[in-house]
Amino acid sequence: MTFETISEQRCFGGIQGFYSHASSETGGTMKFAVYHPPQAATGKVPVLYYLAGLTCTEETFIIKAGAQRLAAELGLMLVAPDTSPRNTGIEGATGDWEFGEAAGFYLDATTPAFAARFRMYSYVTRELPALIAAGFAAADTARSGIFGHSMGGHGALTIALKNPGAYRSVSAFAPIVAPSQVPWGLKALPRYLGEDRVAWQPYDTVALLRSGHRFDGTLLVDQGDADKFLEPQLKPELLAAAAKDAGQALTLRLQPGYDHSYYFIQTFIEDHLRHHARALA
Ligand SMILES: N[C@@H](CCC(=O)N[C@@H](CSC=O)C(=O)NCC(=O)O)C(=O)O
Repeated sequence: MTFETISEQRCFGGIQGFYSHASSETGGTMKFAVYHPPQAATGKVPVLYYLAGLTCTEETFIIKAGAQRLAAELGLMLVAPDTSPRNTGIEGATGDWEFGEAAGFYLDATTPAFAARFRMYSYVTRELPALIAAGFAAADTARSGIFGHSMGGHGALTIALKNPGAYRSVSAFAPIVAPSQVPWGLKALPRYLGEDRVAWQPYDTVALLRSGHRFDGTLLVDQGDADKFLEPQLKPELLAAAAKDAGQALTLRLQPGYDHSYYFIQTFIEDHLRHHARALA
C-alpha cells in the first residue's frame, strides 16, 4: 500500500500534507489530505475523518474550515479524502454538480455504468483507513472519529451508524439526513443504486435509524436556519423525529442566521473538534 506525497507544509507546529495513491476500490488515482498535529512527531494521535460535500475536493475543508489551529492544540490527526473518483470518463459523470464526479454520496454504486468506479463507501471505510494505518505511524486508528458537511454529513452519519465500534465519535454540519426523500437523493440514488428503494436505505440516515441502527454516543449536528438548502434538501426535522423514536442520542442545534457555507463551518468547527476530542481521548 503506497502513496505519493504531493506537498507537506508546516502548519501550527504540525504538518499539512496532501497525498495521492492508486485506489483499488475506485479504480483510479485518489487524493487525500492529512493534517499531522505536533503531537504526531512524538507519539500516537487519534484520527478524525472529514467528508466534504457536493463540488468539493480534498482541499476544501483544509483550506476553508480553519480546523488546524485547534487540531494542533487537541492533538487530532485530520484526514480529508476527495469526494469521488475523478477523470472516470463515464458518460454522465461530469457536467452536473449534483451528480457524478465530486458527488459520490459515499456509497458503493451497483448500476452497470457506475459500479466499477463509484465505491466511496468502501474507499472511506476500508481502503483509506488501511492506508492511513500503514502509512502514518502516528495514527492511532483504534481511536477514530468521523464528521462532514452536507453530502459529507450524510456520509459521516450513515457510515457511523453502519459500523458500530469503528468510530468513537460522529458529527455533521448541515447534513443531508434523508436522501431518499429529497431532490439531491432522488436524482443520485437511482442512477447509482437502481430504482429499488430498498437498496437506498443503507445510505439514508433516517431510514437507518428507523430500521434499528444506532450509534453508541451522541450525534452532534449543527444546521444554519438561513441555509438555502434547509427546506428542500436537508430537513433536520426528519432526523430529530427518527432519533426521538429510536432513542438515539442527538444534539441538534439550529443556528440563527447561518447559511450553508464554510463561514458557518468555521464558526462551529471548535465545538465539533472538542466533541470528537472528548470521545477520542
Ligand atoms: N454550486 C452550488 C453550490 C454548491 C455547494 O454549496 N456545495 C457545498 C456542499 S452542498 C452539499 O453537499 C460546498 O461545500 N461547497 C464548497 C464551498 O466552498 O462552499 C450552487 O449553485 O448552489
